[in-house]
Amino acid sequence: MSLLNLQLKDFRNIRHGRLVPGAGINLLVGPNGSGKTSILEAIHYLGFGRSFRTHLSGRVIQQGEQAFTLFARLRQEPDGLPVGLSKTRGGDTRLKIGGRAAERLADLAHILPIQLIHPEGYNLLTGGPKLRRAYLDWGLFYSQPAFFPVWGAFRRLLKQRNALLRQGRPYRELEYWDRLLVQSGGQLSLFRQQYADAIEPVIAAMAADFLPEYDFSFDFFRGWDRQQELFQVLEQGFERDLGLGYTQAGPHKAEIRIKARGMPVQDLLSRGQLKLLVCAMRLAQGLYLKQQSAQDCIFLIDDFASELDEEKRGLLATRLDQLGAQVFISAIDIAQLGHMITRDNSKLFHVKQGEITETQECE
Ligand SMILES: Nc1ncnc2c1ncn2[C@@H]1O[C@H](COP(=O)(O)OP(=O)(O)OP(=O)(O)O)[C@@H](O)[C@H]1O
Repeated sequence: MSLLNLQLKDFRNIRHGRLVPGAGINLLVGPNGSGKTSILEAIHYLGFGRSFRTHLSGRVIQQGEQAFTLFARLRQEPDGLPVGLSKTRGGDTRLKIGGRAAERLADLAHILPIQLIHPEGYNLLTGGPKLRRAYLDWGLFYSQPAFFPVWGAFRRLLKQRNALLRQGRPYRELEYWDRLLVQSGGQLSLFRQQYADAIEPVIAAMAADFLPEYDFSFDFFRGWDRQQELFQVLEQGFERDLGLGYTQAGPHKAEIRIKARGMPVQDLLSRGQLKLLVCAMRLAQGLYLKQQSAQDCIFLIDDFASELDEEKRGLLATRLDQLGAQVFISAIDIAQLGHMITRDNSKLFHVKQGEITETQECE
């Protein structure tokens, strides 16, 4: 998927912004605080229904205004698919897809897969398992339509079980729910295991490009003891779960453990190397989605390319080019990004005090 155009209204410092991006690399260049990241954030909002900088939607609404509105036309035959999202300070969300009101942000997320590469992105490796679970789950969400209902059912059942635990209910009252939880948890875990098996070689190949000095190993942990069935784990762990008021083991504890030279990567690699590995993981997810379901991800790259050395920047540009993805890159200085402009469908936008101007076609 790619954007044919994008309009922003009262989003951060952008009162009225419009851009018609190219199908390839789009460079957003401007001084600090001009609004470059806000444009990436707006595209991210359309794809995920939330910002990557704050979980408070009020923060992205322009100060003094009551709501932000985003419109985009997505590339789809015959003449594009219009989508719109607006959110008020009160939290009311309005979503339109193809001119019709839509209820679920997930419906837009399905048709607008996005990969974000940004300076704090190395959290994917240094942060908690939740982030790596989310990596797997988003990959599945985009590539397997049957995954989302299973994921939703598991979350509801787990919430229900934890509520019963907090109320101190006896095991017999949980048994029925545990059966359902085991059923959806088993399906969820199978989805993740299959996805992890499939994506790992793609990540490994991509990582070999960016970090050829390491061999990475990936170990998917499903969230409970390998020797035991989930039902047994829930039954045997009941007393402890009751004491804690939550379920200790299960698919909600799943994780991918990544190692190199026998050590967890977060303990071995430098900050820059962690960023490169995350970059490889995002590219791998985009490539896998393209191979599996002929869908293109939009890549949002915030202030990142400027942190790479020339060789790695060139490599990133080549891989993005091979993917044929639409890319939005923010940078302060165009001089650092010469290597990123590789396709004749690249465009350059200048951003200044919330104003967006297309300055020239990049050859
Ligand atoms: N809700 C808001 N209303 C109005 N302005 C805001 C709001 N939130 C942030 N801003 C302002 O928007 C401006 C743009 O921020 P943004 O992060 O997009 O800049 P940037 O061009 O990416 O900068 P940098 O290169 O420093 O990362 C900042 O000056 C910020 O103070």
